[in-house]
Amino acid sequence: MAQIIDGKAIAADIRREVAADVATLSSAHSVVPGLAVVIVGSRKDSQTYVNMKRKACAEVGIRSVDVDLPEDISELALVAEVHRLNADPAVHGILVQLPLPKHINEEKILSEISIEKDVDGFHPLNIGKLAMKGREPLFVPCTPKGCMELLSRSGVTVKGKRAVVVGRSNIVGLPVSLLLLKADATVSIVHSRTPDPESIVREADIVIAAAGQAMMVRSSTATNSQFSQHDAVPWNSSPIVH
Ligand SMILES: Nc1nc2c(c(=O)[nH]1)N[C@@H](CN(C=O)c1ccc(C(=O)N[C@@H](CCC(=O)O)C(=O)O)cc1)CN2
Repeated sequence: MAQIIDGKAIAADIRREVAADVATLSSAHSVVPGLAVVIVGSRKDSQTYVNMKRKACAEVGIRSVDVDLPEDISELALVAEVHRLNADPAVHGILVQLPLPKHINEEKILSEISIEKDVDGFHPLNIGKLAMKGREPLFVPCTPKGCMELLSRSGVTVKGKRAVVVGRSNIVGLPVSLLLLKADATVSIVHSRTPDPESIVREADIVIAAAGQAMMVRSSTATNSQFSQHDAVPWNSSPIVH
């Protein structure tokens, strides 16, 4: 029997736990955690995600430090902003919403964030530690971490399982593959250049769908040449299939 993972209920549990931790920090140590959420430009999708993050902070008692910067900010000025936040003792975490405008080197900006404040886990040192055996990053990217939480809080043992990740993005596919590997799964990554992805997905105990493209993996009855809307599997409509 398939079990549908109730992500909303698990998210509500986690938010309650975080709120309790934040309250303890504030009462016992007089520290209110501060998260700087930086957005450059006015992309509608990025604004939506950033607003959700700021709202989530408010709900659990984290002080959100809102940094809204213009689309045409120079790379130098953005680096200076990151340095200012690195040095601010009231800011404990820094999150720069991606993607950045084309004229800004994303890798440069992410590597300027202090690794102790790199709550997205995108700094090359944190990603590097995630990729290495016996090393632990200070932070891991949130969507991959969320996938692992969904599995563990649903009672799914990862150790020894065959896990297939669909997608290899820096934000989800790659880091979730590394987390699964750290948790002792046997991991395969299916991507846009993988021939016959269905045959690999079919063998999986755990599938994490993290591709930006719908219908990348199709049902057993469809082949690439005989693809029809009805027998397509919309893998990116549900983040985890167990
Ligand atoms: N600094 C960051 N920038 C970006 C991140 C990030 O983690 N840190 N991720 C994305 C945008 N994003 C959050 O910011 C984000 C986008 C989409 C999802 C997601 O889970 N989408 C689901 C659908 C969920 C739903 O409909 O409720 C899906 O695609 O299946 C999570 C996070 C880029 N920028």
